[in-house]
Amino acid sequence: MTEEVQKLVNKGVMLPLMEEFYTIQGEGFHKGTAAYFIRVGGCDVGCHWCDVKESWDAELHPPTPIGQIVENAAEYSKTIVITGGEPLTWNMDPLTKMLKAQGMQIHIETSGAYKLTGTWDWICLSPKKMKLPTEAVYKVANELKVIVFNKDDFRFAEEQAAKVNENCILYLQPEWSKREKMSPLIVDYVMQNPKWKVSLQTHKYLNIP
Ligand SMILES: C[S@@+](CC[C@H](N)C(=O)[O-])C[C@H]1O[C@@H](n2cnc3c(N)ncnc32)[C@H](O)[C@@H]1O
Ligand SMILES: Nc1nc2[nH]cc(C(=O)O)c2c(=O)[nH]1
Ligand code: SF4
Ligand SMILES: [Mg+2]
Repeated sequence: MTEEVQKLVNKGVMLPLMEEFYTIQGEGFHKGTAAYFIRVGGCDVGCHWCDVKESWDAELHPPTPIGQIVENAAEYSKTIVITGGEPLTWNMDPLTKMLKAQGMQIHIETSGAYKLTGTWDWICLSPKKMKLPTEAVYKVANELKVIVFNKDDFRFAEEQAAKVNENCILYLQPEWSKREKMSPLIVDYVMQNPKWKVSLQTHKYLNIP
């Protein structure tokens, strides 16, 4: 990457783009809704069960002008999901400003581990034990989606729920490889603690991206 490109990436005017695809939001509050996904490369949170490890190394994904990203998105949908990698690795102000100017509804999937930038219509916060969210993101998250890999994640979920704002919707989502073991425990937990709801990765059951 040239120094010039690196500068533009640092400003969020170019972003390492891994993939873009039009699909159905599979998870959380907006599951079932058609949306255009923009997957930005780069993440150093390091979840051992991450289902997109190919996203981690930003250098593997071409720095792409945000104008080009927005132009592609506009052809498909008014609902845009920015995911990654960890999108908050980068300054999301320029991209979200440009999407908003096109009248888009913009959602983010984030661990919240880095500074909250960008203007969002919906924030899905999926906190990770290794790198906890910033205080700022707890205040504005619209949904909290805790991944349940083992029993300790119920404790972690309650700890995180105590930190979010009172309007935040609470979800427990089984880690995909542990779904057979953890889903029944999640079902029992939600019946015992009905402030929580179940979230499944429904796109994986539907065999869509
Ligand atoms: C790949 S991450 C990218 C966005 C951001 N880095 C984050 O973790 O929120 C998108 C969503 O998938 C969830 N996820 C990742 N791997 C998963 C797995 N193996 N099983 C269930 N959910 C998973 C994450 O917790 C997050 O909610
Ligand atoms: N269909 C679909 N829904 C999703 N919701 C969150 C996803 C993500 O990887 O951020 C995702 C994804 O990868 N595909
Ligand atoms: S924070 Fe998100 S992208 Fe990063 S390793 Fe964890 S699940 Fe994967
Ligand atoms: Mg995914």
